[in-house]
Amino acid sequence: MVGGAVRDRLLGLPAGDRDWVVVGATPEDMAARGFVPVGRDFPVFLHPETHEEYALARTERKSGRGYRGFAVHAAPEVTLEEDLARRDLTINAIAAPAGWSGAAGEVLDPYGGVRDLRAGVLRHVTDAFREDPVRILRVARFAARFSDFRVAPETLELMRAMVEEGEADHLVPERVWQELSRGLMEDKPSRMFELLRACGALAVLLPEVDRLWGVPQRAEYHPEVDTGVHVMMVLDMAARLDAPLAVRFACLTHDLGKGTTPADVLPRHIGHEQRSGRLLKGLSERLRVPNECREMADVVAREHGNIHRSGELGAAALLRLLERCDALRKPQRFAGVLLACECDARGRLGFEDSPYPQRARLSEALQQALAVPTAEVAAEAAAQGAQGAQVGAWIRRAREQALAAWLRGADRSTA
Ligand SMILES: Nc1ccn([C@@H]2O[C@H](COP(=O)(O)OP(=O)(O)OP(=O)(O)O)[C@@H](O)[C@H]2O)c(=O)n1
Ligand SMILES: [Mg+2]
Repeated sequence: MVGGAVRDRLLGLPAGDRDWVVVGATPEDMAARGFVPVGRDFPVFLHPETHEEYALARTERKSGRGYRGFAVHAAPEVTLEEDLARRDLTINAIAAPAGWSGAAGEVLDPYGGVRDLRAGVLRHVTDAFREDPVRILRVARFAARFSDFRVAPETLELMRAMVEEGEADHLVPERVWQELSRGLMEDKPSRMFELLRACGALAVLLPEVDRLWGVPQRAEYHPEVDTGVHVMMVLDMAARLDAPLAVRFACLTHDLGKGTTPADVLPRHIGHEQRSGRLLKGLSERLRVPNECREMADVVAREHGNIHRSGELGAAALLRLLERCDALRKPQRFAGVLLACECDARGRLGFEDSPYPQRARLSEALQQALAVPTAEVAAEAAAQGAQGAQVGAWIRRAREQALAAWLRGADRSTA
């Protein structure tokens, strides 16, 4: 058994997928035992019953640039040590026998993985690390997951050298998104971006995000001042509040427009919401971001300022805000939008534990608007001779009246 299953068990974490390495066998041996081949590029098989992954021990040599340039050598002669040598991190290059008791003494660990696990170090195994540029993203993602681990200086140096040599330029969008989205879901997503920034990969993969560091915001609203720092605080707040992926992606991208604010208007960011929307579109197309994430992020980018200030709005403006967010048709998504806005407000230095009443209030406003009996209003409108779009106008008016009545009630209860 190799990889994450061994690592996580040694850490005392719950078991995930188990991966196996097979030494001394050919693909024909595997097929004869009923294993089903699944690897397109590598000799990997699924166990006929458990469906766990069994890979023939292999070495990989790089034959070209980017993700696809591998020359794979799998043969019965390849040893377990050789297979472990081509893996990414020492903590992922520990092998345990089938039927392992979990004791650290029983593992095969030629590269000091147990020592690094105990010391909390993410360290590459050998120079073979270079052969797969996705590993740059993996290290960053593991840093977000094991947030008390540090990256060995020689590993960061290697990552830097790889980026310098252009290795991050050829990553396929699907792999980038896969790793980014997984890293966003870890406990401390900011660490992933910190590392990608430190090795130069962020400027290549997400220049719109990289640009946010060094951009000031007004200190009275943003005591942390730096926009990059703020966005990282927002992301970590999203993790703290257990937000789903689409919300975390919206947190990452909500302020992209601040990166292109003209220098002469800084530290103010007039109109950044519209610029965020445009930059988000480009980024999402480039990385083929799933629609659910894009749509959530688009609403948050455009409306977060209006949502923060929604306490000042009257009934008509409140209804327009709900409509612009498409909240009446997508209440579930609107709940996510509000959560992202809370993360934005609390992702500021000194505001981490401040209340964000806008969230509960707008969610209540939406309930009020949704409670309007549209069928009854439409029937009443028709009875009065309204047709087509006029019926819609009746419904809007009824919703606005419902919001106005609710606002009056809310005023009385706070007075
Ligand atoms: N680009 C990669 C991907 C995987 N591996 C190796 O393959 C193992 C299994 O990969 P994967 O399941 O993707 O990662 P895990 O380490 O198991 O982590 P997770 O908990 O995220 O599954 C890793 O531990 C590592 O040894 C690698 O060296 N380089
Ligand atoms: Mg795994």
